[in-house]
Amino acid sequence: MSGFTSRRFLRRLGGGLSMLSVASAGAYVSAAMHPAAAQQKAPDSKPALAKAVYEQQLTIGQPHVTAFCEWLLAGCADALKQPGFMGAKLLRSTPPAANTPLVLFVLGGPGAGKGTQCARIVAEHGYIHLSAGDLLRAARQAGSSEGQLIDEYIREGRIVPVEITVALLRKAMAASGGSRFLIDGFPRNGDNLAGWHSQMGEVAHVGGVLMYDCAEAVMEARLLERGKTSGRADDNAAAIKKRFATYRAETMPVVGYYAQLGLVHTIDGSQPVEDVYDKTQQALAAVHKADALRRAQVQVVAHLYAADRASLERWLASPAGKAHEAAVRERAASMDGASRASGAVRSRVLDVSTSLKPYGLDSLRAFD
Ligand SMILES: Nc1ncnc2c1ncn2[C@@H]1O[C@H](COP(=O)(O)OP(=O)(O)OP(=O)(O)O)[C@@H](O)[C@H]1O
Ligand SMILES: O=c1ccn([C@@H]2O[C@H](COP(=O)(O)O)[C@@H](O)[C@H]2O)c(=O)[nH]1
Repeated sequence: MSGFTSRRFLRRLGGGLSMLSVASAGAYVSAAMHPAAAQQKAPDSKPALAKAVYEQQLTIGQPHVTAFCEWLLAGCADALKQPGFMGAKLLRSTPPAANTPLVLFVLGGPGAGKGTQCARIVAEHGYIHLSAGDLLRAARQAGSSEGQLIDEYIREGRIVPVEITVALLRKAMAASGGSRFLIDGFPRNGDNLAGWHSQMGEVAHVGGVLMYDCAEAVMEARLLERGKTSGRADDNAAAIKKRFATYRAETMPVVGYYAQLGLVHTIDGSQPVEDVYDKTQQALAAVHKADALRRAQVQVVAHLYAADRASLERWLASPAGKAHEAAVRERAASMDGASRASGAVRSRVLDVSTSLKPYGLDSLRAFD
C-alpha cells in the first residue's frame, strides 16, 4: 500500500545540533534543531518540544521529486535560522509499484447489493471478487478450528476478529493469482482496518471504495426475501436488526476514514440493479483514472516546527516568510502539467499540544 507509515526517532549530533523527527518508512526525512534553541536548554535537559507547525502539502510528478525535495529542504534550512524555529522535516509518499495488486473495498449495509454488483463487475472488468462473509462462511463450513467462533459472531451480527478474516483474504488473493480485487464486506470496523494495514499494507494497494447507500427498510425487505432461500443463519429479522446496528456503529466510521482520504465513491443502491450498475461503471472509471494518477505522483509534506505559534506567524508575515511561500508555489506551478496534479500548495499553521507525536501521526494518516 502506498503512503506513509510512521516511525519516530530522536538523534543528537555534535556541535549543539539535535535532530528530531517523526520519520516515515521510505520517506525523505530531515530535521535540525536550531543551535540557539538547543543552547537555551541546560545540557542534561530534554530538547524542547515544538508547539506549532507550519505545514505545506503538495502533489508532484515522480520525475521531479528528488530535485524538488532537495530544493525545499534548503529553503527550510534557511527558515530554521529564525528565532523560535526548532526543526523541519520533509516527507514524501511512496506510490505503489506497478505490480502491486489493486484492491477496491466494496462497502454498504447488509443487503445494499454489494454482491450483486460485484458479480457484474467481475463479468465485465476482470476483477477477482472476494466476499469476506463468504470466506468466513466457507471456513465455518469446512470445519476450521475457528468454525464455532465464526458461527457465533455471524449469528450475532458481530465482526469476526481480523486475524481470521485477513488470513482468509490473503490466502484467497494469493491462490487466485489475480492482480485486481473487489473485497466485498470488508473492512467493517477499526480492528479490521488496523489488521488490514498491518498485514496487507505493503502487499496490496487500496485504490478506492465503492460504497452502496441504501435505506434500512429497503435492505431489510431484500434480506427477508433472500432469507426464504439463502439458508443464511443471519437473514432473519432479529439478526438483521443486529447487523444494521453493527454497520451503523462500526462500519460507517471506516467509510468515513476512507472518505477523508478521498477514496469513497457513493452509489445509490436503492435503484434497480441495472441503474445501480450504470453508476457503478461511472465510479469504476473514476477510480481507475484517479489510481493511475496516484501511481504517477508523489505527495510531499514539509513541516517547520517552532516553539510557539507566534514565531511561525511572525515569520510568515515577514518578507522572508512570504518569499518562502511564494517560491514554493512558483516552483510547484512551474513543474510541467503532465506530471503534476496541480500547482496547488496547501499551507497551514497548526498547534502541537504536548509533543510532536500526536500531530505527526495525524498528519501521516491523512496521506495513508
Ligand atoms: N438494486 C437492487 N434492487 C432490488 N434487489 C436487489 C438489488 N440489488 C440486490 N438485490 C437483491 O437484494 C438481495 C441482497 O443483495 P446482495 O446479496 O447483493 O447484497 P449484499 O450487500 O451483498 O448483502 P450482504 O451484505 O448481506 O452480503 C439479493 O437477494 C439481491 O438479489
Ligand atoms: O469482514 C467481515 C465480513 C463478514 N463478517 C461477518 O459475516 C456476516 C455476514 O457478512 P456478509 O457481508 O453479509 O456476507 C457479518 O454480519 C459478520 O458477522 C465479519 O465478521 N467480517
